[in-house]
Amino acid sequence: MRQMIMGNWKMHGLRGRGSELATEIADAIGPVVAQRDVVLAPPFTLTALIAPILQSTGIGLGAQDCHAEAEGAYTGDISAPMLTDLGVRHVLLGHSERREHHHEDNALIRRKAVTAQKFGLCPVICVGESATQKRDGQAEAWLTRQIVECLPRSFQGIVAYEPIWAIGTGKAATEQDIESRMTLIHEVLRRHLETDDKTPRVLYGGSVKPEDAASILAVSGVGGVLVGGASLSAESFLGIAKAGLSSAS
Ligand SMILES: O=C(CO)COP(=O)(O)O
Repeated sequence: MRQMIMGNWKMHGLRGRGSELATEIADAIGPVVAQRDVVLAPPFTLTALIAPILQSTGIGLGAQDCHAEAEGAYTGDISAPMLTDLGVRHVLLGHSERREHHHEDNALIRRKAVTAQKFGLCPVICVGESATQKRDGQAEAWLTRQIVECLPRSFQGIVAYEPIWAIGTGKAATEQDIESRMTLIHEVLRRHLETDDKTPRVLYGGSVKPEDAASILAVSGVGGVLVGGASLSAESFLGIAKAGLSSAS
């Protein structure tokens, strides 16, 4: 399977730096990436600015969240059709930072996923255990529950495994840890989904850096990486993207 590299810029970037970063990435790999193997998810304020920069390249445009409703009196929110209107194809849902700071629960994330799918977006559902859950041996039960409760049985999207304890720490999970979680996640997906293809792509996220990207991408069950901090520099993001492209068969 070809590997997918998705950059989550989180709440970083003003227009100048955002367009510069997107342009550097587009110039370097835009012509060689297949359609949407590489996706950039800038903050909402940069979406319309970056859309034309990526338009004639193979790089996809992503977003970091959307509302569960298509429209309505929801001050400050952004809907799925607003995103597709701008050319967005992938939307992150249920990132641990939104679960923590916006109190998003599995039921809400599931409603968002259904709406995203309905409007033609590919939902990228984030799951992952905390350090305490890992220490207490609760990680597998937690991940299973997150998948079962967040993904509709008709799910046609991507799952991102992002252990909370690895995000922003500079220390990615070990290959052994990632492999065992991938085995569990794929097994739960096979049992849970009622789609023809019960093997959605599963990404790993959490302190991915250029120097360890190739070994993470080689772990069985990994279908790509979701990159936070290292996606904010063209050099480091391109290093990771090139590892993904060279692993493609
Ligand atoms: O949360 C992440 C991507 O969604 C991972 O962030 P870091 O790569 O900065 O650890």
